[in-house]
Amino acid sequence: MIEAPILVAPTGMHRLAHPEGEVATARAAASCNTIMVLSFTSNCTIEEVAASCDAVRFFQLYVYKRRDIAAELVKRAERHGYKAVVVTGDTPRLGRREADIKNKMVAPRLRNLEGLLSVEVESGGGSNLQAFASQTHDDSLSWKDMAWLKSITSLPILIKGVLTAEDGCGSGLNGVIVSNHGARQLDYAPASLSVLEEVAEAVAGSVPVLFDGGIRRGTDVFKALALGAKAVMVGRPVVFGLAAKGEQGVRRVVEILKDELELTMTLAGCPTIDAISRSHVRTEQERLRSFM
Ligand SMILES: Cc1cc2nc3c(=O)[nH]c(=O)nc-3n(C[C@H](O)[C@H](O)[C@H](O)COP(=O)(O)O)c2cc1C
Ligand SMILES: CCCCCCCCCCC(=O)C(=O)O
Repeated sequence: MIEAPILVAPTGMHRLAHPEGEVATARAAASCNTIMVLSFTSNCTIEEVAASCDAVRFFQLYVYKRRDIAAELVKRAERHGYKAVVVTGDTPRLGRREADIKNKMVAPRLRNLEGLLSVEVESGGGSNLQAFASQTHDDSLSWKDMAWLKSITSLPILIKGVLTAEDGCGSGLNGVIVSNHGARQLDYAPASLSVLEEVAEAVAGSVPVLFDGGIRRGTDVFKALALGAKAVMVGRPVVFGLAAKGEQGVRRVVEILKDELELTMTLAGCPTIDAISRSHVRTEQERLRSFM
């Protein structure tokens, strides 16, 4: 049981933010008694993160054209005590990251993949991240592949990147994560908060619905829970905390969110998480309707 419904979202390459990388993030998550979702594109390995501290961890998966690689990493995560697989469904190709291309982004090595495929990438004068993703990610990924994923693991599977009611209730998996990938994939994809309620209604409690995107304050956590999320995940603020002060910085980010959530609950008259209800928030549409 985690202390607050606030998880660490999978974000790639933590050594870009701090030399200790994902190990520092994992230790912070463990000391805050929360769950870290380790990115497939981590700089520290699945094993290093598992050995760094005692905590519940999930493993995020990108499905590669080379299914043997995806399967191998899932098996390693399973062997090292990760408790669930989060399959990211919104990145069959990487969105066009113009800043990365312009800046000729050079991503550090993905050490999980050493010995499985060449991690040296020719960027063609642009971003090596973009080049690597287009060589490796399976752009034909679809729902039928979830049967394959189920066949290779006994861990619960959550699908990340759901933005419609249809996808939410059609997944047949163990959990749904409403997310637009931090608006990094497709311009004009809806804000994840704007679709949370319709997805949660469609799922109707059959599996947990998690949420990410723009959680910056405890009030944001509260709003997401009121609109149907069981828990939220936090992406950028964790990376900012890591860059600022390593493990301690990540811990501080999670603590601030927890404290703010607690204050929000108290002021909204909610003694428990379960007491947070739909009637605690008013959407912009509802506000406008109230004038009519
Ligand atoms: C720098 C960065 C790296 C990310 N890497 C991954 C990744 O490896 N796998 C993944 O599923 N999502 C990735 N995401 C998306 C996050 O999991 C999450 O959906 C998003 O950041 C949530 O929004 P927030 O940053 O506003 O909290 C990344 C996001 C950022 C900002
Ligand atoms: C040269 C190795 C880098 C390969 C990275 C491939 C894609 C990473 C995508 C991470 C992500 O989801 C995000 O940045 O968003």
